[in-house]
Amino acid sequence: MFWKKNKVPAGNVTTDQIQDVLRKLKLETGGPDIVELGMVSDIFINEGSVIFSLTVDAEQANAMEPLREKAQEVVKSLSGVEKVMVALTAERKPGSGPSLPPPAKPGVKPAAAKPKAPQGAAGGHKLDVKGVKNIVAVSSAKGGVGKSTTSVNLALALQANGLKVGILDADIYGPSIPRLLGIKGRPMAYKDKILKPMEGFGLKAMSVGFLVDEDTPMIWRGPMVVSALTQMMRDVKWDIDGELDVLVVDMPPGTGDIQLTMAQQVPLSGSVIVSTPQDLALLDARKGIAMFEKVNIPILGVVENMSYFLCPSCGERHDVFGHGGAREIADKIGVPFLGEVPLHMDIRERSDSGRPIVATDADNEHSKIYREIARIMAGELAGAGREAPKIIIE
Ligand SMILES: Nc1ncnc2c1ncn2[C@@H]1O[C@H](COP(=O)(O)OP(=O)(O)OP(=O)(O)O)[C@@H](O)[C@H]1O
Repeated sequence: MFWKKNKVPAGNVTTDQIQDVLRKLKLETGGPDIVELGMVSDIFINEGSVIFSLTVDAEQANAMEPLREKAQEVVKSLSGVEKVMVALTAERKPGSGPSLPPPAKPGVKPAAAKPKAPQGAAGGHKLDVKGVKNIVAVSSAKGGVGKSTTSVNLALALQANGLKVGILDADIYGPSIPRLLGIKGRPMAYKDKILKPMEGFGLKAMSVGFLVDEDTPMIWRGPMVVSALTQMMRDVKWDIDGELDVLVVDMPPGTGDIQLTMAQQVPLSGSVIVSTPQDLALLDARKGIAMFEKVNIPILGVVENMSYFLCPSCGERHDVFGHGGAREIADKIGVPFLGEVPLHMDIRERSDSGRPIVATDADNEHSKIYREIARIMAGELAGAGREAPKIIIE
């Protein structure tokens, strides 16, 4: 099953029929209808489910909510339509709207080193994520480097260090947090459009994987992905059991437009870059770092994952991938090196079976490594302990 742009009937509805009903909707100020105004994105139809977004001015997002609801309602009323998801997106057209925040100046200390980096330390117009003190993005420019495994274990390690923590799976194309935390089921409504977060090992969690079946491949265009992500951040009662100290965001891999838009729109306190020691991964990590620097987001540091191989039978350490690259890179560009996590079957098996190592084997040496990384991260966020790193732009 694919979400796809569909001109032929699927269920009993076509994009033309949907556009026709949307043509009845106009802005309060009058003028052309919303289709003519170019506000309606591509329409994706999958059997009886319809998904699309409306492009609005970021400042007007709240005022446009009734329009979003109306659009949802009129499409839902079409025969053959079972479910509708309409998202507001503030994707800016080139040349319009506010520009990027200026790049960090050489030698400028990142905001994470200031006392308590607040949400939105990077400045600019940001989404209002309620009930969360700090949002930390875990990124890797390349897939498969263990970003999700690292996100989950770091979130659990932050929690083990005494913080209230949530995790958001922003990896829309390949959501893995439900599986990694062994969480099944659908989120319940809290109030109106707000969802209760799911919970696993004490972490508050939200993922598109809770909303869509795991084996449904999703082909979502950029703006729709951004809308889905912003809704998952904004429309979730993250502080249902008290304010979160940290929301860890498992970012989608890549450094494309989606990543950049996320970096611009989400009030990130900082980012953690995950890299394997291989050269290619390091090249990608460098790209990732450059991107966060571009939008002025403080880099909390680099984690080298699958850094070395610990032989389970002889206990010996093997640097199978040419170890140490991430530390070198971190030193070179002047960002903190947070630590190295070995390639180990225990980490993989527990992760893949929904029993993350930090939660299920706290005394394990790998769990200690994650907790130590989390300690440094929390220190970065609180501005405690370490010398403020310098970001140097070449
Ligand atoms: N330190 C590690 N030791 C052993 N296996 C690991 C380690 N880190 C991750 N893995 C394994 O590597 C695989 C990929 O990990 P993960 O899904 O976390 O990567 P990812 O970067 O998030 O991938 P994607 O980009 O596909 O989402 C998984 O099977 C996971 O269990």
